Amino acid sequence: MSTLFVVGEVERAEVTRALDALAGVCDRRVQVADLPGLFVRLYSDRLAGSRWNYEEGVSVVVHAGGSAESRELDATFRAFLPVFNLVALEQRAAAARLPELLRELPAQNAACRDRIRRMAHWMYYGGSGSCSSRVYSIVRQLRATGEPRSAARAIPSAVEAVDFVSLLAGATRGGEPRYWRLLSTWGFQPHSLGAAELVYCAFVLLRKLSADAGVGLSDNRLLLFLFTLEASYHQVNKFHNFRHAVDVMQATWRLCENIIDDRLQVLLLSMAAIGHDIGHPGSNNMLLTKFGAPVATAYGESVLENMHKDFFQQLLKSQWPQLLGLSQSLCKGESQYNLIAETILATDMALHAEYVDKLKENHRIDNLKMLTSLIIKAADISNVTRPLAISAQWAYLITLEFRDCSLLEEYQAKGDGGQSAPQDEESGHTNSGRLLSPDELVDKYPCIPGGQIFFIDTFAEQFFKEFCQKFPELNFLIDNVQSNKKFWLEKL
Ligand SMILES: Nc1ncnc2c1ncn2[C@@H]1O[C@@H]2COP(=O)(O)O[C@H]2[C@H]1O
Repeated sequence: MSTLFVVGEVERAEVTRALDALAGVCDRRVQVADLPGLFVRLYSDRLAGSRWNYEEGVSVVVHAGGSAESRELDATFRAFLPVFNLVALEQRAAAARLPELLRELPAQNAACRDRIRRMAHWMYYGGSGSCSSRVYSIVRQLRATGEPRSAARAIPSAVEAVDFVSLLAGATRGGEPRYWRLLSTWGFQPHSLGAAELVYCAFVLLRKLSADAGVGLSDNRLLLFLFTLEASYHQVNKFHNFRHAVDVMQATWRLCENIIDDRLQVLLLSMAAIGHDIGHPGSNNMLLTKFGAPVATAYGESVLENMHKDFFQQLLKSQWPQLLGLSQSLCKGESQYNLIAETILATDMALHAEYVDKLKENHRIDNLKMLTSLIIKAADISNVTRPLAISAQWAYLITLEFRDCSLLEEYQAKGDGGQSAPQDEESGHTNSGRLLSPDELVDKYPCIPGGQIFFIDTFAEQFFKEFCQKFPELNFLIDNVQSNKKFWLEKL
């Protein structure tokens, strides 16, 4: 879905004609008064969780400034709305650039609407040509991660002017007490929450944790950070999206409540959790390496986890440098280590067996690096320890994502751009918005039980058995895994 944004008035007739032609290759045309108004609209659309998410098409922002303003605006899009397909165009260049845009935008929009071609572009695009500025790719974000942003320019006035608290007005139904009730249970059910409510969940929790740790940000700056983080996850991913990030943050916090007292460590680990999959393309390290993705060449091993680490630290460096500094200088009677970076790297499942072996060792875990890594790992796969109705929703979504990985592998193997897959309407809800029950999800996807039993048998059951040996007050984790497994076995 692509939008032609026109910022401010258009005087010249030739520009009006060019914009009329450009509107013909976009799905809608939106007039905004100024740049703050543009960002309010972009954020509002994103929070609505509709198809206007700026990932399923290329949107063009036509403004009255010059080429320098276009460069500045593109840099602001890259820094604050990383996964958006947005490009700035000055009015005075519209007529001259029209032939190129009419030629290229329809194909780019078609690719963005096809979920497999879109994933392939994110992962494998090398970063040259017109796509590089208009369409999201991991390479583009890797480049932006390297760009120096002076602190003075860090928050452009058009973004600074946005009142983020008011943007969340629609999500504050029931107020903070409702959110503390949602967050304070292992039965945390994020599948019923929209993007705005997920942002508000993170806001309520992280504002409290950062205040307790004595490193708070103002409400608007904390929300700017969370809006930027949400715009750094692919909302179109089935499983590895901002909802998964908030879920892992909530699980991490609940586990910490039983294990860690230090308020700064709880904050840092909860932050690592919400940032641990930033930029995730919805696939896996094997597919990135197998088809030679530039990011695989850049990192070699733990490709995604290194990418998440670097993307998240770049965001912290530009919007919460104090917190990054505290993470990098954390040491507790042992060699200094960067808690956020090290725990994000620990989520690589290629390291899973090593952590299980560590848990089997018959001694207390008093090494902070090991303890925090085990907690975030437990949180990252905690969906199998949630009550069945919640666990089944996650099982359904990961099944859809695994299916897309298979389609992507076929698509890449064919090499000629092979059979693509248009946007699907898969949803874990009924048309009335009710969440499908575990039985209804299995009826829809009979392969779910087998996949859950494989994952529980191969990874989760042994990990949580050993984890609960170390922390008996968390025995409900292994109890839930085993009762969920019993359900899946009955459904085989
Ligand atoms: N319920 C589940 N069923 C199957 N695989 C899962 C499930 N939950 C997590 N995983 C896998 O565990 C992995 C943990 O790391 P990732 O998030 O990279 O990718 C996750 C999935 O591959």
